[in-house]
Amino acid sequence: MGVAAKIAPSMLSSDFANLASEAKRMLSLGADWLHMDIMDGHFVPNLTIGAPVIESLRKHTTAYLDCHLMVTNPLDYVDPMGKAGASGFTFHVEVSKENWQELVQKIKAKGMRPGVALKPGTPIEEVYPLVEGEHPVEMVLVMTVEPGFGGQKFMPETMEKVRVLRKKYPSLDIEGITHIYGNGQVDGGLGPSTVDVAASAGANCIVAGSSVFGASEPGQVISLLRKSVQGAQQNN
Ligand SMILES: O=C(CO)[C@H](O)[C@H](O)COP(=O)(O)O
Ligand SMILES: [Fe+2]
Repeated sequence: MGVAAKIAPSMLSSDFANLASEAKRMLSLGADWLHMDIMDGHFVPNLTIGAPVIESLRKHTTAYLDCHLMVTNPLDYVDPMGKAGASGFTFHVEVSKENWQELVQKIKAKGMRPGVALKPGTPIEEVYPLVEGEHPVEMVLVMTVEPGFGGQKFMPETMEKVRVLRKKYPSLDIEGITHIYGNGQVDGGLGPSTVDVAASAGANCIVAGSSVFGASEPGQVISLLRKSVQGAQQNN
């Protein structure tokens, strides 16, 4: 058996005006985690939510809030996100080369689970010291799209990084973003769906925003994602 599958709908594609009910809907349909995309309008050319919204959502759910920080200064976010009730704090390696050790220790001290994300163009070797450090990160988010926006095309060339990582770290949580639907259409007939590609490469945490929220039956999508991860693990 592999590392437990975690299906994390990205709330970026939800109706932000009804975030609490959207979150409860996803959990009732079988989501394990809620993926929260924090963007600062600087590291990425888009602005979303921050600690105040996490704090508001936390009042409505005890669920694991898997926070992905697409920000230039993640250290500034550790205290506010910890107070707000974030569960996971995933920062980008591209902006944390100098201070990741301090960052990881502070994230843990605030009771959050540290993770590191890398953009499609960033070599996988850059996260090795963070996984092997004295205070290691507990998850690696391999970006399969350029950070900043939901609904982009999956980049299959990023899968080699997932494969290398899974081989090197058999029990690490590896997160990938996938789409099994494109523009509301089943992505079948053209070869294996992107979630199967990611799952067979070794991803066990699956983030999906537009494909879940854009589906007429989001619960079916969530269970398909889970089956894909579990099926790939059985074949390994
Ligand atoms: O980090 C992200 C974008 O920067 C999102 O989490 C991700 O793109 C999920 O949305 P979708 O499945 O629509 O791509
Ligand atoms: Fe994300």
